Amino acid sequence: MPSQKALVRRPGPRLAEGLVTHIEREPVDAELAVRQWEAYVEALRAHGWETIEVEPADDCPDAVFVEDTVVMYRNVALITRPGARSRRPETAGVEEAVARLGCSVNWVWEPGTLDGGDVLKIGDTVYVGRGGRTNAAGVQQLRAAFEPLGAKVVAVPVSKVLHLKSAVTALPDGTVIGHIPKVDTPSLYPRFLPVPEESGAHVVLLGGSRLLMAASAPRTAELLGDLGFEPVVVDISEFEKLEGCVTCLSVRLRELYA
Ligand SMILES: NC(=O)NCCC[C@H](N)C(=O)O
Repeated sequence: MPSQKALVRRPGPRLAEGLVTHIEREPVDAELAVRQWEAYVEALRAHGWETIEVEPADDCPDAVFVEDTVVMYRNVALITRPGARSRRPETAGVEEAVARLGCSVNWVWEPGTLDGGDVLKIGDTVYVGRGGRTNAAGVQQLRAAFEPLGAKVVAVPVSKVLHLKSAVTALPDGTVIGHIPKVDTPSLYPRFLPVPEESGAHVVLLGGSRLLMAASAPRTAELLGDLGFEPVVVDISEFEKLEGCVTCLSVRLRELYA
């Protein structure tokens, strides 16, 4: 029986100080953020995912964006070295959590930097965004960690958004979706479907045809619903003000030897 576990990390008291790079800073409502996070976690649970809370990292404003700190491939957890210095202390708690779950643990080392938000897996193809947070050494280390396990790592330039997965994610059938003005090179993907909203590019695959999506992308939800998918919509407005999206609030662990 495949594992259906997902790591999440509760937002801390300094959330509103989280980094913003490509958007204007807007005030974050910390209480609303906690309620939105709880609803997000509940949506994962309601669709069969056992959620595992990583120890909070209250000194790190961006710790809730747990996806950036670890990349899973099969049962191997590659602990990242985040491109933003302020985020590096976030990895210790995540390392402990994945080790406790029985993952084999590997690390990105200096001078490499890699954010999990830059890694999009579609089957055994692992796209990695080379952008503001992930450097060439990080890409090389990702290749070295996962290609011997059967992955094909494909490097993709990212210049218009924070992370590769801010620009594109993939549907259950492997079709890559993105909002064209934010995608550097759509022709890199074998099947690409344009979506009408920037945040419509972000889906978390919940299983079957169910897609976790942000409430800020109603036209994309309608488009994908019309293609036979089932959008499960959550409001994450407070995290979007910090350049977060639905993907970055969890890490799904699907191939653990439990
Ligand atoms: N994977 C993601 O999309 N992560 C979002 C990170 C947002 C955070 N404020 C940051 O700039 O690192």
